[in-house]
Amino acid sequence: MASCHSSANPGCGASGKAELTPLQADKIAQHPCYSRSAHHRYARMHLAVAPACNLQCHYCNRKYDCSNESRPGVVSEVLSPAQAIAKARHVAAALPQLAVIGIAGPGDPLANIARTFNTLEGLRSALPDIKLCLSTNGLALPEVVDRLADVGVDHVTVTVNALDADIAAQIYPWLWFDGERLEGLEAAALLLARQEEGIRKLTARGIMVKINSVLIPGINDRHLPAVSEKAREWGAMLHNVMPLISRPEHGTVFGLQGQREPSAREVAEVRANCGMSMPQMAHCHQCRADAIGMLGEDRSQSFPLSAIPQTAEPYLPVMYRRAQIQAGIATAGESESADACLVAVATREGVLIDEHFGHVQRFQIYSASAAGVTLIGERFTPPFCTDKSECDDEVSRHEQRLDAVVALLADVSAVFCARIGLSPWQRLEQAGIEPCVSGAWQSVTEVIALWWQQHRLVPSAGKNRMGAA
Ligand SMILES: C[S@@+](CC[C@H](N)C(=O)[O-])C[C@H]1O[C@@H](n2cnc3c(N)ncnc32)[C@H](O)[C@@H]1O
Ligand code: SF4
Ligand code: SF4
Repeated sequence: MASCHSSANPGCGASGKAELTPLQADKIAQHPCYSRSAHHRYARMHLAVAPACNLQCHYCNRKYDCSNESRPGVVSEVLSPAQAIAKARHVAAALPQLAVIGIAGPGDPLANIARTFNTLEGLRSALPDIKLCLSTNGLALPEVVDRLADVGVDHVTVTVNALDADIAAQIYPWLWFDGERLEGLEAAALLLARQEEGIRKLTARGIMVKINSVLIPGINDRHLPAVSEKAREWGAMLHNVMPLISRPEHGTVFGLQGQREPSAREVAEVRANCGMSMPQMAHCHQCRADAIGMLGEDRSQSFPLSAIPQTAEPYLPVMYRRAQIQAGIATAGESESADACLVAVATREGVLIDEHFGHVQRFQIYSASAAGVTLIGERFTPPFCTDKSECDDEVSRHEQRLDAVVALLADVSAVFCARIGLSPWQRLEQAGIEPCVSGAWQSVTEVIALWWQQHRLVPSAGKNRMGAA
């Protein structure tokens, strides 16, 4: 079988899945860990809201913190969900390249369910255009997959160090499950079964899965190609073989026992073997659980909690500006930018215009210009009011949502959807946004390209040619 030893094209077919949809391809293209080329263009941020863990790995000691050190599980301050959301808004405004926010510790996000979901839900409504990501050992995964999908988490990393309970028992001495402490082979077998169940459920819901494996010489080094093969069968997209970090001063069991770290050559060899089955990530920087910035840089020390303003600045203008930069509108020369604009599309997979305006949960944002039609990202819409018992006044809640959706789309020139009601149609028109249904069930990019050709000849059409007023 041909090798797929590169993260440049995780959708090369080695995952055994069907071709990627345009939306999946875009999610990969904008995630610095999933796409090697994205890591020079897009930044990520980890929010350290999850201090507890439901198991113990022999290579982890979360108590050891050094602000000068970049290592998984290390943080300078653990945040409450409210602090995390405020910090994320602040960083998103300061860092236009920010594309992804993840929760990766310092413990396990799913051993801190309330803190993790409060943070994810707050982020989802505060930052509609940012991708959400999570990293877990998988023990508590099966029960929360639907919740993760519903809150809009598109990327989940699961650490799978073994498939075989004998090997796993050498890495995990104990775990807590259903209020009980389990040890040895029993604990190991349970963890492995729940990892598989969780990963299968994630991929069935369309969530992209990356597998992390810590390469531990003499324990799982020969076994990791089998992990890669299984992960591919489960529908995972990418395998990240990480070298064990094991020093006595970190106070881990492996560090104190003198378990050695792998050499660069050993890591390369294992990745090459794993690469026979699955695309490999070779640009992981084993970031801290509060890392901020492009991969390879850490700006977390520039954003201490004490520097976060008490009152958050409005986010929508920040988002509009980010979309313009992304689309090349804000940075392009005058002559190029004069014809460029943003449009929103209601589409399920990015192929056809096939969603009703009122059913959309995420709008896809495209730029249209002489250079072509390009997907630049997506925006989550505020939820509909569905539960009448919670609504004192259903009509006014509907109006509020419509106001919020129009504000979310204020920088676009047109909205393409399969159908739309009269009242949203009128509200969009009042806001200078053109509702378009004539391209329903047709190709997204062809319809936008045709629309752009027609509209560029009518200079007065559309109020927001150049983005937000
Ligand atoms: C800090 S953990 C947080 C997420 C979750 N608790 C987990 O273990 O997947 C993030 C990643 O760092 C890895 N990691 C932790 N300590 C490590 C070490 N000493 N050497 C290499 N990788 C390590 C974990 O295995 C995991 O893949
Ligand atoms: S599961 Fe993650 S946080 Fe928990 S002990 Fe292992 S590496 Fe540390
Ligand atoms: S630890 Fe690796 S996978 Fe996680 S954000 Fe950093 S580079 Fe990406």
